[in-house]
Amino acid sequence: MTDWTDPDTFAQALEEVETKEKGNCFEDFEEGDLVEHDPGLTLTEWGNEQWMSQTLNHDPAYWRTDAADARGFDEPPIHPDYLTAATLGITVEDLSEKGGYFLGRTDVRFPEAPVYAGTELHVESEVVNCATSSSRPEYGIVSWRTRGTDAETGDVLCSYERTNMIPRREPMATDGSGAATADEDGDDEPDLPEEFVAPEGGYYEDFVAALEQAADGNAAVAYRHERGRTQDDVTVASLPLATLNTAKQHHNVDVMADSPSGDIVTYGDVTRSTALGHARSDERTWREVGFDDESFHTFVAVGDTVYAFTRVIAAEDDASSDAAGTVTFEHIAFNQDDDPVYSGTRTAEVRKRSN
Ligand SMILES: C/C(=C\C(=O)SCCNC(=O)CCNC(=O)[C@H](O)C(C)(C)COP(=O)(O)OP(=O)(O)OC[C@H]1O[C@@H](n2cnc3c(N)ncnc32)[C@H](O)[C@@H]1OP(=O)(O)O)C(=O)O
Repeated sequence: MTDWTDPDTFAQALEEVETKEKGNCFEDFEEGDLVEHDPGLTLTEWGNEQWMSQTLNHDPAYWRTDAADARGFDEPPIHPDYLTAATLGITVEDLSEKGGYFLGRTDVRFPEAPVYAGTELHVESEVVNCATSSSRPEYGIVSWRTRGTDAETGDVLCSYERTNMIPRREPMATDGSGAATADEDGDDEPDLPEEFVAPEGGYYEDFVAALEQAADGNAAVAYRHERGRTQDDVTVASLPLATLNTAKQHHNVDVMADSPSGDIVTYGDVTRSTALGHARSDERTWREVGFDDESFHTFVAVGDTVYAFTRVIAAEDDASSDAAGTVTFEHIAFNQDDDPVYSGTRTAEVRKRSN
């Protein structure tokens, strides 16, 4: 009788049997395809607090009832970063589990109304673009528009357009034209302003004053945040799994040893949320409005430390509440070697000192 657990027998059996595959390759996506993501997820207080605590997002309005009340919330709501990460996590099984990397995202939007624990999330995506990669023939580049809605009311809670590198079944022939480096382009001279201005505080008026000061000369409002967060098993594997993100990049060391990163890597939403947590710790955030032009530049792995750098782009007195003004930022997350790992623009309402 066959002993299936005999190591040689078992090794041969593994080689010969079919693998029941998970996820989709580039060839499986066609523009216009609609995907309803089955799992759904109930947004819980536990998930919210786990995400916020581990990414250093400690805004009291999300932790304390009195601070929530002062912001006009009925109770501490679900944090927009956790909502975004959950809206993306659920989609991974259908869209990117095959192994493509998360390259970027834009048009991330939230409604004005807060979202509370206990809300059931329903998520669906539409394929909006399928492109070949000229530099990486074994991958294609796919973009989806995703909407997370309240399963009960149908209200949209979070929406965005995201782009991933997705493995192809058959590599493409390319001319390699996408592989130019900065040196080859002859364009590696830094082009920075002469002076950097940092706002004195974290209120809307501080950002307005810093922008006015910078406008007087060749200057920019830009500064770094002191906090850093070294990546560990919790941030790399636990947080994405808590959003039902099944990307092997975050929890399968065995498979990832033979991949471009060579190891498991941090979920892009953890990297981004950590950097945003650092930035928010130096401002009086009132409400998140949206994010655009988000890019993930290089991998973050266990042992890497995520820091943050902020550039203030604009300030407008047009927020949804008189208590705040609108500020547009560029945030750059970087690692212990000062390499940028994430960048994106963020529009947020920031509390006014006078209110
Ligand atoms: C969720 C989730 C997974 C994750 O969260 S994975 C963790 C977050 N993502 C990362 O860590 C990836 C970080 N990025 C990199 O390490 C590099 O970008 C990468 C993936 C190694 C590729 O580097 P290359 O230097 O080879 O190439 P490029 O960066 O120039 O990009 C390759 C092609 O993609 C195009 N591209 C890049 N960004 C975007 C974008 N935002 N939108 C559209 N297209 C983009 C780029 O133009 C290149 O195109 P070519 O035609 O020239 O090949 C999950 O699984 O869902």
